[in-house]
Order: sequence, then structure tokens, then C-alpha cells
Amino acid sequence: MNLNTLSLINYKNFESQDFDFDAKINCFVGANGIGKTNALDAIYHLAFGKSYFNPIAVQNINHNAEFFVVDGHFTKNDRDEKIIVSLKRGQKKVIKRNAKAYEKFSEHIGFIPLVIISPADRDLIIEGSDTRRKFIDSVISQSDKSYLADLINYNKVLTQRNALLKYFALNNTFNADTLSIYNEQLHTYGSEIFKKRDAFLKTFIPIFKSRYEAISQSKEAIDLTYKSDLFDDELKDLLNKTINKDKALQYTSVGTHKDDLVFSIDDFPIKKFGSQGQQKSFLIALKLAQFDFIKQQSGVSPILLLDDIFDKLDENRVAQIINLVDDAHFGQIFISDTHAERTEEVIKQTHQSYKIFKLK
Ligand SMILES: Nc1ncnc2c1ncn2[C@@H]1O[C@H](COP(=O)(O)OP(=O)(O)OP(=O)(O)O)[C@@H](O)[C@H]1O
Repeated sequence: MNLNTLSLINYKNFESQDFDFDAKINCFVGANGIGKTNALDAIYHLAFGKSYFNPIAVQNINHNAEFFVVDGHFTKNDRDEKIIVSLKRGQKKVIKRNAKAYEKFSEHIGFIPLVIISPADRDLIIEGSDTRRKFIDSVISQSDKSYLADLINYNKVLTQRNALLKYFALNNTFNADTLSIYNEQLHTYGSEIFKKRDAFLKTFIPIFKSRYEAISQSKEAIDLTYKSDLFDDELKDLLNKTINKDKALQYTSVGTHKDDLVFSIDDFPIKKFGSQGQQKSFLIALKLAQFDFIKQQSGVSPILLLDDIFDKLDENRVAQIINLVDDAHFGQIFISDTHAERTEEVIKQTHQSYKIFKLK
């Protein structure tokens, strides 16, 4: 899986920029705010049809322009693939593969396997459980289309059930039969989601732990566990048990939309007790395990985006990252760094082919 060229028009701070990439390592270097992360985000856009950093689509259009175009030429399984993502103010985003527009963006997910490691991943540790569910969901849905469909359906039914609970409260009424229709549907989709998350994590957690041990040289014990209401009971029974609570709250208080991942270091929550370097190592291990899992499932090496990766890591941990970049297990890699010399020095040690793009 390779990205050969990238053309940007009016994408964030880029007005017009073309890149011709190396098949192995590509580094965007330059001062703060020059657009290194934006270049990585443009590549992310080609894989997911959206920004990793800014969920408000229109804000990715250059402030002085009416539209953006991100155009990438890939080689996948020896075939040329041309992906274009474009957005005009006031219109819907368009994603095209080989000149044909997708009707549903979800059909594109997984076509360009990609993993990003970025300081913004810290949200996985510090933010609420929805960021961790999104992480699990994005990994599973890159290799399982029916999972994505179950998720979309689950969320639709959940919104309807919550609206119904609100309606009951507002009108001082209640109809158990109508509610049970939603309960049945939530149970069907939610049980599938739970089964797939559980199976995924049983494979994923050991991969993650071995990645962490390699980066940290086994200095500290870390753990990752899956928390779900559905370990206690079937979803339909849980929904029946919590009906009075849900009526009072006017929303659904149990289900897979409450699932979480618990991160710990030496048995304490990593959010409070992990150092910045340990947290960063934890997140890198998490993302590398994502890479391994996708590769295992699809047989294709995902494109790896490393945003500001060397910051906050000590020499030993940087050395582990170099080994990683050198490993034939990885395919094409894109790196952003403020220190042009440091990056080049590190990359030279890998004996891999590379290109450095000095952004100005
Ligand atoms: N829609 C937009 N139009 C114009 N400029 C934008 C837009 N969105 C973001 N920018 C600009 O992009 C710049 C940030 O770019 P980016 O995050 O890629 O920097 P960076 O090179 O990675 O910097 P750092 O080294 O600090 O991480 C900011 O100056 C920001 O104002």
C-alpha cells in the first residue's frame, strides 16, 4: 500500500502544493505552524474522508478560499488507485475513487488502511469514554463492514429510544409495547457489537502489551481492560431492569454506548499516575497494535503517519522507534518533526530510502 503523489488545493494553510513521495519514509519538517500536521491530515483525509484533527469539515478549507481538493495516487495490490476528497462551502463533501463518487462514505472506510500516531491521541487517555469507543470502532470497522452497519443501526435506534423516553416524560405517558420494540432492536445490534468488541480485544490486548514491553523495555506493568454492561447480563434484560431509571433520566443508561477501555499502569489509572513519557509510550503501543491488527486482518501494511513522534521520549525510547521504522513489517511511513537535523540523523540510521520535505 503506497501513496505515490499528493496534490493539495486550498487545504488548510496550503494553497497549492504537490508532493512526490518515497515508497518507504517521508518526513515533513519545518517550523511550528508551517503545515506539517496539515500535510499528514490531508493523507488521513484520503483514507477516512475526514480530518483527524478538525471534525468541522468546512474549517479544513483555506480561510481565503471557497473549496478544497485533496488528490492522492496510490498503488494497492499492484493497481493504481486515485482518491479525491473535495469540499465546497455550502455543499456536501465528495469522495471519489477512480473518478467514481461514493454514495456512502462508509464504503470507502478500510480501502486505504492507515494508522496515525499523534499528540492528539492523548485524548484517548484524558477525555471521556466516547473517544475510546471511537478508537475501538475505527479499528474494527476498517476490517469488518457489518460491524460498521451494526453501529450505525444501534445509534439510530438509541436516538429514537431516547426521543421516546423524552416524549413519555413530556406528555406524562408510557407505553411498554412501543418501548419493547426499541429494546429488541437495541438488543440485536448491541449484542453483535459487544461480541465483536470482546473478540477484537481478546486478540488486540496481548499485541498491545508486547508492543508496550518493547518500547518501555518492560520497565513498568501496564494493563488495558474492556468494561461493558453486557458482561453482567443480556442487553434486553438490562434494558428491562433499568426502565424506571431510564424513564427518570429520559435517556438510555445501559448498553454498548456506555462501554469503555480502562488503562492502567502498575495497577493505577494511567491518566493520573502515568508520566508524560509513559503516557506517550502507552499511546504509541496502542496505535502500533492497531497497525498489527489491521495488517493481520487485511494482509496489507497500513500507511503509518507519525506526527511529532520524538517529542517527550528519552533516547532509549527513540531508539525503539528507529528499530520500528527499520522493521520490514512496516510499509510506507510519513513523519512530521520540527527538527530537520534530528529527523535526518534518526532516519539515516535505518538504512531505508527516504525523502525530506522542508515546508516553508
Ligand atoms: N482552514 C485553514 N486555513 C488557513 N490556515 C489554516 C487553516 N486551518 C489551519 N490553518 C493553519 O495551519 C497552521 C497549523 O499547521 P500545522 O498544525 O500543520 O502546523 P505544524 O507544522 O504541524 O506545527 P507544529 O510544529 O506546531 O505542530 C496554523 O498556522 C493554522 O492557522
